[in-house]
Amino acid sequence: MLTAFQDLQTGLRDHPFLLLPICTAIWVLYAACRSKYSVESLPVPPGASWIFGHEGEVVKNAPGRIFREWADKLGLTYRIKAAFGARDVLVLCDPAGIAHILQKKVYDYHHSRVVRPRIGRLLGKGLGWVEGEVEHKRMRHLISPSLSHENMKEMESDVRVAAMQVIDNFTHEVHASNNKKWVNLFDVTGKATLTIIGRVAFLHDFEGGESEDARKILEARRIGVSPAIKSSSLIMFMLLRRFPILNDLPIPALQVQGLAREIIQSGVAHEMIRRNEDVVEGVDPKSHNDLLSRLLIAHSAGQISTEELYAQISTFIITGNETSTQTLAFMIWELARHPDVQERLRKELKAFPGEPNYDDFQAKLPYLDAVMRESLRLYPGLPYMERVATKEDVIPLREPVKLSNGKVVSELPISPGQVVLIPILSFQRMDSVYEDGETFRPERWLDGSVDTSTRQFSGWGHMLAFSDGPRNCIGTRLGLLQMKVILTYMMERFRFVDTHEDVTFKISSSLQAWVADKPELGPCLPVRVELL
Ligand code: HEM
Repeated sequence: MLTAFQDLQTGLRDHPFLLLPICTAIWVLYAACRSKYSVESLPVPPGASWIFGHEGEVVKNAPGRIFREWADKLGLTYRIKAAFGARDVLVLCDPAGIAHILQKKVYDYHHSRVVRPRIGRLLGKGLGWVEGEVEHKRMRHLISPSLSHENMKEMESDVRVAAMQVIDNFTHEVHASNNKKWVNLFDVTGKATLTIIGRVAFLHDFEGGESEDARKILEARRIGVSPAIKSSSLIMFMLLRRFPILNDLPIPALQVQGLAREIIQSGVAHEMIRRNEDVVEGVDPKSHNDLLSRLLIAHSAGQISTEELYAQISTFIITGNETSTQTLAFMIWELARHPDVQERLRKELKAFPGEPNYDDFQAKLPYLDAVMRESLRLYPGLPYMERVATKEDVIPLREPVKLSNGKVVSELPISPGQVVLIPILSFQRMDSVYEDGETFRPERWLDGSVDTSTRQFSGWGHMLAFSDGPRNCIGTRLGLLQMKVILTYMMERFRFVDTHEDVTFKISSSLQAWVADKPELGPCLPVRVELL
């Protein structure tokens, strides 16, 4: 080998003109290998910065907007330049391609090197973090029965009691404010969803969000998402794609993401476990279907480690609270901005005889359902999903794409390590799918105007708000039930009025909102509330 190299060196010294054909041959060989994977030949938006690639544009613009503009110009499948010279990112808005990844090849596409460490920090190494078919199915199998359709019916009265704890407190506050209270909706919805997940999944009373534990957890989440409005933090988040090692360093903007998990794991989780230890004494696991009991029984039988027990507790307290808090707040905010929709919803709920039960919520309140769908369409709790291919694959496309060599393809070969970004928020607002994609118009779900092409997704509402396939949201039923119960009670007692303040949106793993000239408030979605 060494001799061949020396011969080549001597040959090149004696005949330097050979350099050109050799380099050309190497380049052709390299290009042939790369061209097997077509991501490099996909359309790319103009104007990438050489430091931030296109990612600077992504964080500068309102969440989701720029991906939609690029899709309008380039089609449903394109690539963007990543920050700091990391490999180009494949942006996928094509329903067939997304369905392929989420439904068919879900275990070949892991959460990316940026996302997975963040999930570990935020939630713990539980169901949302685990990768690999065997381990994921094991965890899912353990937890699913506690969130089943049947169990949901049994939980219903607990959901009501917990929701009422918060709404009664809130009624007093509005009353004390002379019936014209300015409210940050996240405060109220956060207390309500935390109290519900505590009661139905962990047999724990968060006292309407007023207990010391509850206050600490809610404050920790507020602090955890706050770096999303600082430019320095945004640059740091961009650096993570190129230098994942930063995940292991004590960087404050990253550490605060884990505050709520730490508070739960070192505090309230101990108390929950201690108080319910007797559950495991000689019981039939089938007779205890709440989440905490299932976890404790599995732990005492040696099926899960102590580390996993704590990780699942923090995972479910935070996921049970976070996304529903955001969605519910955005929904009420839109109702305040659309008094006609609010009145129509109130009228439907008032006309319902008695109190709707779980089955009634599924089928007998169509306008409530439409409001819910429209809110989850415009404000999906998780605005982007990011996966990385672990194996070679070929992604099928519904809409063919023209490559830089002029070829039009409807299949995209992918190499391992390719990052795929699915911009849920952008996809769910595209005019090509929803006509007037940016408009809050619940009626679209009742008048048949929603494009049936979205039916490629098998998930709730044929949308991606709860994701799709084997890793879809395991808490969908509870999320929907709690939001419907809370909203029903709120419509009965309060009128929500727009404050016309300038609200801006940012992404901090979930979709967050700030009042533009009041950043000191932290995440905030303001409305004025009047008692009816
Ligand atoms: C409006 C409410 C909710 C929304 C919009 C929502 C959305 C989502 C989405 C998009 C995913 C997929 C994440 C990914 O693959 O990267 C997910 C997964 C998950 N969600 Fe939800 N969620 C909601 C409520 C809940 C609730 C109430 C719980 C707990 C009771 C929960 C627990 C989870 C868990 C544990 C996962 C990971 C599932 C897995 O990987 O197998 N979510 N959720």
